[in-house]
Amino acid sequence: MRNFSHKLKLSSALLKRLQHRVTAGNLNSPRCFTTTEGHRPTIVHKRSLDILHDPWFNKGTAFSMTERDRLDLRGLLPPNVMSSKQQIERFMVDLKRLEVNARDGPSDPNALAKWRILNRLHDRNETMYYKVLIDNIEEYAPIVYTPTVGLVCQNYSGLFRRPRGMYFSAEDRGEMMSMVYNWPSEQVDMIVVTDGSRILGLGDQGVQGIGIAIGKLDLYVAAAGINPQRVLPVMIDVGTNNEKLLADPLYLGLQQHRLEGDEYISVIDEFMEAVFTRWPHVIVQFEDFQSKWAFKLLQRYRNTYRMFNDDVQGTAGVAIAGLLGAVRAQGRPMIDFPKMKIVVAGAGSAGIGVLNAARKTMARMLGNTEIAFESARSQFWVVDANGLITEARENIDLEARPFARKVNEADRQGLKEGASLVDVVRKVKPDVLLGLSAVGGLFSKEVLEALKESTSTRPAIFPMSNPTTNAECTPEEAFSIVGENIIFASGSPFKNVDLGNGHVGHCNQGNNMYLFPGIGLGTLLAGARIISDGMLQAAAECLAAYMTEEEVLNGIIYPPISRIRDITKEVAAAVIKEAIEEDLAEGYRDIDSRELCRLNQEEINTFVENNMWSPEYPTLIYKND
Ligand SMILES: NC(=O)c1ccc[n+]([C@@H]2O[C@H](COP(=O)([O-])OP(=O)(O)OC[C@H]3O[C@@H](n4cnc5c(N)ncnc54)[C@H](O)[C@@H]3O)[C@@H](O)[C@H]2O)c1
Ligand SMILES: O=C(O)C[C@H](O)C(=O)O
Ligand SMILES: [Mg+2]
Repeated sequence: MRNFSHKLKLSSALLKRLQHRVTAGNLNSPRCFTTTEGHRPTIVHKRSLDILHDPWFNKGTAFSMTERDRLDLRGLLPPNVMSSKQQIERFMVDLKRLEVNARDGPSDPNALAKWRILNRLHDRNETMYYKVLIDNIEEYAPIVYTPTVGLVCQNYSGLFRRPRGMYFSAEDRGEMMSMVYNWPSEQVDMIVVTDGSRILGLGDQGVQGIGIAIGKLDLYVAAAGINPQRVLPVMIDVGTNNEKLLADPLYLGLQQHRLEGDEYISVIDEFMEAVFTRWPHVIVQFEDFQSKWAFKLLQRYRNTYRMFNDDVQGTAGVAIAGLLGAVRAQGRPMIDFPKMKIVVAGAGSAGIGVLNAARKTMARMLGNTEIAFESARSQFWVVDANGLITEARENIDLEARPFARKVNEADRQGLKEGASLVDVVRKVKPDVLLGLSAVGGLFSKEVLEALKESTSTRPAIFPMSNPTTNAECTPEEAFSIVGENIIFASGSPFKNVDLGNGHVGHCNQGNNMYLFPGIGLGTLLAGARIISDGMLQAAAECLAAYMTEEEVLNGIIYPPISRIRDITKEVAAAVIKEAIEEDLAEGYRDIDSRELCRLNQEEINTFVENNMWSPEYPTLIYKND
């Protein structure tokens, strides 16, 4: 075990506790630490083929000869014992074969084939799968996560080989409390749940949406170091309104229209009660629920359960960090944020989440008074499928209402209810154009031409919709039409643009992946009762402050994905600190709330780091039950 006492000068009592926790953690989470001398081995209750067929414990050709003897594996594997490095080399040769003729990047024509190969590894050897993913995160995040995960969801019924996670359907009403005990793990830290109703920008994918929950949890393991034995992807299948799936004889989900109203809510209530009964400390991330339910369910559960909605809250934090970065990139102080004019295209769960958070952030910077909150509203112009939202609109959504422009304000700007995006951009001349509309190409040539008249010295263009085909514009379009001096951030990954003359147009990835893993890990380790606005704000501020002045001035407002484990650690520490300050932290395992309160910043960082799982094979010991 690493001795960190010199560095941090921890009190000996606290050091003992932290070390004790590490050892205790090793008992319960067998693969937390490497198999170097002094680390406890993992006790398994199975042998022979049962071990080889268990992805949590399987090491394949890396089983040593003594382990092969201990676990009755002799003769069941080819004789040459491989190191884990050699194993990965062998695997990578196979995976790389696909790349010979492929264009790389997000539009990789072999993306689905690569996903298949990686998924098969996931099914047979989780340690090796996460090692490959962590060591090559830049290359394979776009395969296991956005954008390829969208394609996976669309084709899930055909791709399905082995189940992963749990399915609760409308047919299971009344049974969920007992069903949760079918899951083999005694401890679950993180659940990502979807009802498949709005998968990325691809609409209702029904049961096939489980792919997104699996992809998000892959990042929880890779970025936040949550032990893969303690994550659970969940699909709540209440039917689908996707007519193509309803008519497809090979579709794997319930072939009925979605439950609505109280019937729908009662299913989600039953699920929440069941999972929190079996795992009282679990955290539930709601993912890709259509807006009409996203907001309602968040309001319903957020003060009772440890849960958050990633599309509403995670996206908001990432967008705020990006917007503050855009202010800094103009060489202005962050405190100038309330002066930014922002046009948002899309008023769904993500758009409204961003608007609410941006308004609150501005109001806080202006003194946090009611007047500040009111005046911040006037910085936003919101356009949805029916054009500019004003108070003249009939049947305006409850959540969008606070952002509807007064009719006289719109008139003064020369705009009317329902005005087109291009007219709004032309008249408002915004500092920021942000897209969460799910409409690919919405930032057309005309719209981008109009943005050239922005009053900003460095306009920001954020086409945040996913996957790649749904991005409101490409970086090539943005840089070539609006000019070199812009800040660009997209939800899905794009390559930097060569602008000629040795200049590079930097493409940031503005995706909630930079926050949700840290929000989950921080909440877990703080043992926070709920996830407060303050904890989410702390996460966003941490991300906003992560980039250096120099990087930001070069147009780099988010870290590269290769640094995702590091930023996640910092976000988690910020979340823990805020939970402690708000008196929400109840502690984690044998570190109680009082001990947590005594940790200084460095000790919190160490605490986070020491509780992150890394993919190393443990020594396996067989014991009869
Ligand atoms: N980058 C990220 O981290 C991130 C996070 C969450 C969501 N998203 C993406 O944001 C998109 C929207 O997600 P959502 O949950 O808000 O969806 P949603 O269906 O709830 O909302 C979509 C909104 O876009 C509006 N819209 C449709 N056509 C439009 C048009 N032509 N012009 C302007 N607005 C139009 C709709 O009226 C609606 O208000 C999806 O593509 C999703 O993948 C990205
Ligand atoms: O899944 C992503 O890539 C981001 C976001 O949660 C989305 O729904 O698009
Ligand atoms: Mg999402």
